Amino acid sequence: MAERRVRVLWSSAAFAARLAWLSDRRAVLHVISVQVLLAGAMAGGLVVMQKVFGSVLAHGPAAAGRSPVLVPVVIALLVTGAAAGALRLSGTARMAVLTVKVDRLAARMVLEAAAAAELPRFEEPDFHDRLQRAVFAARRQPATAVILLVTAFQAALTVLAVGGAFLVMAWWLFPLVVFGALPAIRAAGDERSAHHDLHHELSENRRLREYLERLLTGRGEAREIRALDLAGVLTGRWQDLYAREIRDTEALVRVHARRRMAAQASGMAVTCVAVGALWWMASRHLLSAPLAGAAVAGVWLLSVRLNTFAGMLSGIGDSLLRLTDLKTFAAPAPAPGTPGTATALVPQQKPVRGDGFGSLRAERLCYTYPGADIPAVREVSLELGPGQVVALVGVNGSGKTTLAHLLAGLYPPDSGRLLHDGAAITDLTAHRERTAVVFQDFTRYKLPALDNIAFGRPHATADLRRVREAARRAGALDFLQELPEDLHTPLGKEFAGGADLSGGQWQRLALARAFYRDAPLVILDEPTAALDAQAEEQLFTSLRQLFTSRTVVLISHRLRSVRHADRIYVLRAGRVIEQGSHDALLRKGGHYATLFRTQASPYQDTSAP
Ligand SMILES: Nc1ncnc2c1ncn2[C@@H]1O[C@H](COP(=O)(O)OP(=O)(O)OP(=O)(O)O)[C@@H](O)[C@H]1O
Repeated sequence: MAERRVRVLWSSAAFAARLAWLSDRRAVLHVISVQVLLAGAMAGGLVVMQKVFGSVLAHGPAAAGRSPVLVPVVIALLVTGAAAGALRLSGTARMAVLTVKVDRLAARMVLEAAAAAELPRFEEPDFHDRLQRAVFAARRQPATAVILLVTAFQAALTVLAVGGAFLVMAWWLFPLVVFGALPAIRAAGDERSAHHDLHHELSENRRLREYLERLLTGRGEAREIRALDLAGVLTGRWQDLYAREIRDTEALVRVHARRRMAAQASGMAVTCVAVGALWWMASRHLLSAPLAGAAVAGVWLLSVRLNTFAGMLSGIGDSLLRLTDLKTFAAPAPAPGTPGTATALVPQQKPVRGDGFGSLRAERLCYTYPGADIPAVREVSLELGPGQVVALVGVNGSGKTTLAHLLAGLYPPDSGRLLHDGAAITDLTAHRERTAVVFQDFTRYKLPALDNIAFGRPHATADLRRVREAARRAGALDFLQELPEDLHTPLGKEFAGGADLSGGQWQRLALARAFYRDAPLVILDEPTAALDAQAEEQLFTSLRQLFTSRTVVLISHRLRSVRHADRIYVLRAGRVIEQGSHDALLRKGGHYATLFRTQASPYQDTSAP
């Protein structure tokens, strides 16, 4: 266990050094050169000083004062001191920039790893714990680790230097003093491990606390929290979570402070034994008085340095252990085929792109959310012909959105497969590239309107003419043109010159994004939930025209809207229980017919004489 920890620490130290090297190798070389030059200057200074003092002691102060070399030597020492000061400053300045760059690299690694994670990972609490710890580790930990490593290197050199001098005086004192410092080093190591374990245990607690902080400070939530007068309750919960964190930390710190005090006391006892031994040897003339005096000073210096070093090791260890969270999170995902990954989705063939979409067939798709007991989609088979509009309907929770996510290639099915023109789709990334999805709970990017639409094709330069055309087709152009800075207006009141839109206007923007993407397969999940009745009717009646030669999957609770679809699939409890055209399903008199009549009846009642 301890051996494993040591291995982890070394590998994290190497990781920190690599981060620094990758961030700015010139700065790293600069900092190392500064350290070496400073050490050289210090050693040179000591030698010169020793010679000057030797000369003073040998010839007396008066003769030394008349020496022609004294003034140049003193001037050289002063100049060396000033140069060392300037060097130290330049090293500190480079180090300050280096640490920012190291932080940036670490943060980028976390962001890239999070962005590369497949969607189902976001359903796992463990993934969020690891992500949160990696984010925490990326904030200042890598830079701190680099700074501490440099400082530890310096401290280790000092210990070695003092220890070396010490060996010449009385070699047997060296192992004695080191032995005395061992309990302190061990206690520091244990405290570091305990802190790291607690950090892991509190991950979920901290995530929940941070979520509450976002709720209490977010603009989007501010309205409802005030309407419900929820702030007190949420703040209370936040305080409870913080209280647990403080309580656990206090308990840990108390235990380990006691252990470290005991370790320091035992170290002090060993030092006293060493000093006592020196005094005894001097009194028995086994050691000369000046040597014994120097050895006592050495014992004191070495034990102080070792204790400081132990404290520092704890800090470095803590920082390095946290760095392992970043390292493991940012490590590349296991190779396809490794147990636990979706082997059915290994990229095997070149993606099929272009306007011609052909057919998409789903064969016996099954999907269970991570952590869920019951499948959300069971044995679903369906067929989308080129240019067709296909509707998915069913009551809440029947599996429509999950199925749409599978069709869009966002979730890998647990079993079953998707086929494009008869060939199994194995590269989901390529499949996603030819798919445009308007989600039920689409994202409102608090960025300029232009970005909100142009994000439909993130890898191409934004084409303003096409952006306007997409906005026009979604019925968004008029209100966007009225914004203070037209399409360049930031859509967030938190930003200078920002504006906000109504729910329906945001929805039109999400639709505009899908038009701009211009993908051959379009999936619309409740695309009109926030639109007024007239706009909704307009969208559905012109759907084919708006998405000419595109294959459209439409999810809607308003069955009137889907009646023009080429084929309607009716879902219940994750299964397709009926399918056919609107008229055929009505004639069948099954679940769809019941749902349709239930929705239509209020209108029929009001129109009744
Ligand atoms: N992220 C999730 N984790 C676990 N279970 C989920 C998750 N999302 C949905 N479910 C479950 O999967 C089932 C299907 O949900 P889905 O959202 O696909 O239904 P839906 O038909 O789209 O519902 P609605 O009409 O309300 O949008 C439901 O039982 C739901 O509780």
